[in-house]
Amino acid sequence: MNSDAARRRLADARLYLCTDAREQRGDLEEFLHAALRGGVDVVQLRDKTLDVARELELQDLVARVAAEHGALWAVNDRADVARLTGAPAVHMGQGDLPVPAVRTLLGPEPVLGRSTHSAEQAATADADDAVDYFCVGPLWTTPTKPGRPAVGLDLLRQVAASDPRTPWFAIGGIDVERLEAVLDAGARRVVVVRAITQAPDPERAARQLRDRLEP
Ligand SMILES: Cc1ncc(COP(=O)(O)OP(=O)(O)O)c(N)n1
Ligand SMILES: Cc1ncsc1CCOP(=O)(O)O
Ligand SMILES: [Mg+2]
Repeated sequence: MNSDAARRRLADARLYLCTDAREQRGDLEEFLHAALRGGVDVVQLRDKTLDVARELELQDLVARVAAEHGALWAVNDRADVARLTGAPAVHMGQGDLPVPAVRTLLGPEPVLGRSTHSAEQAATADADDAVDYFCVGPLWTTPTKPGRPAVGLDLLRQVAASDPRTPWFAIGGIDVERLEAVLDAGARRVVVVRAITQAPDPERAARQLRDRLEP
């Protein structure tokens, strides 16, 4: 996927999945196919337990499966892995490489996403031409990101009211029951982990979320 296609895919994206490698279950490929059939638009392998050689192997698998479904895929945290795999997107948190450093290493092509946890960080990300999307959260405390305090729906309302020019996603503790409140607060795009990774039927779980998001 070239960078224009990646940015077009991002513009349409509503449902973003971060998944662990499912090494204990050994079903990453099958799981990804199911989630993507269910309507996931963007997929990211987010697994802090992987050594870099295994991550490189698995990123190739993610790239191949995402391509079969026309989905965008993103590397988390590591510009070296993004460079080596030619990833169309990369995600960096506030504690990861700063945006100019990512662009120095990777150039203008990859879609670059940024985590934000306050109105100031969201405004900074929105004003930065080098940032393609940003995420706001965690809305609720979540075992998937221990130690990171909840920002709450009020921050989401505040960000939505600022009418960002940059695509942005809500993240953290979102599931199908909470989705309505997230949409009411003004988000149009969401990132989930457990709502799909821990679902007994990942395809159905993804579809339930995607059907409630705008086309
Ligand atoms: C799409 C997306 N949004 C947010 C994050 C979180 O990034 P970060 O704050 O750097 O935390 P870690 O994921 O690195 O633990 C993300 N990875 N992806
Ligand atoms: C990576 C990350 N960053 C903020 S919240 C979060 C994890 C969200 O996981 P879940 O959807 O399982 O609550
Ligand atoms: Mg990070």
